Amino acid sequence: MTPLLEIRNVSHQFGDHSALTNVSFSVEQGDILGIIGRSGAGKSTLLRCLCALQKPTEGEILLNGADLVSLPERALVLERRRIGLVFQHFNLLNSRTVAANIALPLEISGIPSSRRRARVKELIEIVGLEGHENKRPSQLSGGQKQRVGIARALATEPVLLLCDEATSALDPETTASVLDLLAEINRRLGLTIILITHEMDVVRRFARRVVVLEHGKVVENSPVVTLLSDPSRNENIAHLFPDTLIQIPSDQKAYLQTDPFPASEVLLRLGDTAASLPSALLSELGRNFGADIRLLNGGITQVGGRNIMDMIIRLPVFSPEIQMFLKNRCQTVEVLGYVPSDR
Ligand SMILES: Nc1ncnc2c1ncn2[C@@H]1O[C@H](COP(=O)(O)OP(=O)(O)OP(=O)(O)O)[C@@H](O)[C@H]1O
Repeated sequence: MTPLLEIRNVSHQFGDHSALTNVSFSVEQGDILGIIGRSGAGKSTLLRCLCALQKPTEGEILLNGADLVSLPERALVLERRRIGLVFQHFNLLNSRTVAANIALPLEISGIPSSRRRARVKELIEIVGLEGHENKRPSQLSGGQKQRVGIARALATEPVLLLCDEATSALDPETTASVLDLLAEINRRLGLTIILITHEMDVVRRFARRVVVLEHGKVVENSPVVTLLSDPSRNENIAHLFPDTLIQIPSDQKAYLQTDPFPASEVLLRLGDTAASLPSALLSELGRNFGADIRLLNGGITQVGGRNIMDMIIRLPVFSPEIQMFLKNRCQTVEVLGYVPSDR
């Protein structure tokens, strides 16, 4: 299947400074990709190239096969409408109401007012802002403002949502609720999402794949669970994000025991699992052990005819009961990493 977005050998120079060098990766339809890097790594430059606000010095950016770099300006205007943008500081107009902010891209696209009203109503429901339609942005909390920003980005039914540090201005609790909303939008609408961030925690909680940028180059491009479950790769990028990586236990058997293990998140690898989907196993876990258990990330791969499921779950404590439950359902249970409860 052709990827929704394909970045091919993209380089960008500012004078004699290379901001991006030979960047290549692709994004499948319906995926959630995190692009992470330290300050100056090239994230903003890449973002401007991805949303066709800037042409890279070299390379191709194919959206559904159309190269944004070589398209004439008139065609580009139409392609840009297929990419929704969510900003760190929301970029809302306080002179307009919530509903009018969301309607803005529809006005610009020349959608008639009756269709605009119906679409805005739909969008308000998607982002959970019923009752706030007539407020001004200054009357909203940060999280509510970002919901308006997300609704506005969805207005023209984009095929790709690009989020630029969309949670960096928010506190941890609001960050979690905005990430939950984006995950829900990904599930409900099947929308492909790219989230640019400098926070590994956000990637771990939300993205399925991650591209790590360092000095304008891609130094890692893999599923998040693979990155977190491979100690050698983990070490490769540990220096970038020293506080946020899941620690790898030296003897994982020690954690599969009868004592409660003080982890608030665990990265598990389950083998030959009877559950067909991570979400099925998760809802069983939720039903049996409480609502606080959440899947942060997960996916199944086939290795030599066996089903291997890597999943990160958040839980109050990795209790003996949960460990037994998993052992009863899966032939093998490995703890690949964890975040200690006290962090
Ligand atoms: N207009 C410009 N002119 C010259 N150099 C630039 C320009 N914009 C960015 N750069 C340089 O290109 C490199 C990549 O910058 P970029 O803003 O893309 O990084 P970033 O990862 O987004 O950083 P941050 O997280 O701090 O926003 C940096 O070394 C930066 O100094």
